[in-house]
Amino acid sequence: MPAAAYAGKECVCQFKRGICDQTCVKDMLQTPFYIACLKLKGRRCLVIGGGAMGLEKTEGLLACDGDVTVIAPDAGPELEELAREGSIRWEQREYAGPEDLEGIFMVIACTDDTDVNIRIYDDAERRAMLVNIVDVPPLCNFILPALVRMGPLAIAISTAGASPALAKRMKREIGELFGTEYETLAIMLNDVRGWAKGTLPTYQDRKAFFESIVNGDPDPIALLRAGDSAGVHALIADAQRAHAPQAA
Ligand SMILES: C[C@@]1(CC(=O)O)c2cc3[nH]c(cc4nc(cc5[nH]c(cc(n2)[C@H]1CCC(=O)O)[C@@](C)(CC(=O)O)[C@@H]5CCC(=O)O)C(CC(=O)O)=C4CCC(=O)O)c(CCC(=O)O)c3CC(=O)O
Ligand SMILES: NC(=O)C1=CN([C@@H]2O[C@H](COP(=O)(O)OP(=O)(O)OC[C@H]3O[C@@H](n4cnc5c(N)ncnc54)[C@H](O)[C@@H]3O)[C@@H](O)[C@H]2O)C=CC1
Repeated sequence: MPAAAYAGKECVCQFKRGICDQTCVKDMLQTPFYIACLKLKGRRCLVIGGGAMGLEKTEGLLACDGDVTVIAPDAGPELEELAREGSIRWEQREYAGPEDLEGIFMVIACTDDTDVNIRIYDDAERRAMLVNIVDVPPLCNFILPALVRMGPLAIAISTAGASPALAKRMKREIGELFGTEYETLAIMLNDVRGWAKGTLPTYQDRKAFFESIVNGDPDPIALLRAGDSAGVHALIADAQRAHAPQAA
């Protein structure tokens, strides 16, 4: 939806100006968000704005191997350092227009200029590309969840913008609930995926195999909590024996 659709409504939630009529707040809770995990490696990601938010978003994209360019007339020392060491490209100038979005997979804008943010959103929507204007829900076609990351595991918590503070609290509590034993088990199960795909003929066979380990007796999570990774290897080996097709 173009930003102009909101233009007459003057809502402080949308453009940080005018009188709030709560339109965007209602829109958010009526939006069913499609949750996905994006591969950023080798893809060009653009961050517009070089303040604290620009740095935070840049670091998040770099952590996922995004190929990051920052456009901003000025940037803080950390972003300058990332540019100097070659981790990002920094174009020291203002956002110019749609040409800046050519070949870009995703743009995250965090300038302190509302008119620029609106232009970026409209230009990006015209190209049907991913755009997030930090903290301005009606100028986002994707929003960022709070994240618990442990190796290959990622638990994302979204409140559809209802309460980022609550998402942060849940992140802390969920992080306490799921410790590193889940990460270790995920890696051990990944190690046996190749065997399962090469050996077990049907989806149902592979499903039964993996579920027999994950929900196994003894419980693999309890074993890992007790430091008994050999016990989990034994559980996996037993499952392999039990599920492998009998040799003719
Ligand atoms: C819609 C969304 C769009 C987007 O930016 O993607 C959005 C919008 C807004 N955020 C606002 C406020 C705050 N945001 C945070 C923090 C985070 N905000 C994040 C995401 C999102 N924020 C998206 C929805 C996510 C969802 O709920 O599903 C997190 C999860 C992820 C991230 O940013 O990477 C990150 C936590 C990361 C972590 O720690 O793990 C804090 C707390 C803090 O700063 O410590 C506060 C103050 C407390 C509060 O308000 O709850 C405001 C009001 C601004 C104002 O009042 O001026 C708006 C706009 C509005 O409400 O209109
Ligand atoms: N700093 C924070 O903790 C939070 C900030 N915000 C909001 O996010 C936005 C950004 O926050 P900060 O990074 O702290 O702001 P900031 O003021 O430190 O940085 C703004 C950046 O935008 C750049 N910029 C301005 N006009 C531009 C243009 N035409 N083209 C390209 N870049 C341009 C500036 O050079 C600067 O690097 C603000 O709207 C702020 O209200 C929201 C939540 C928290």
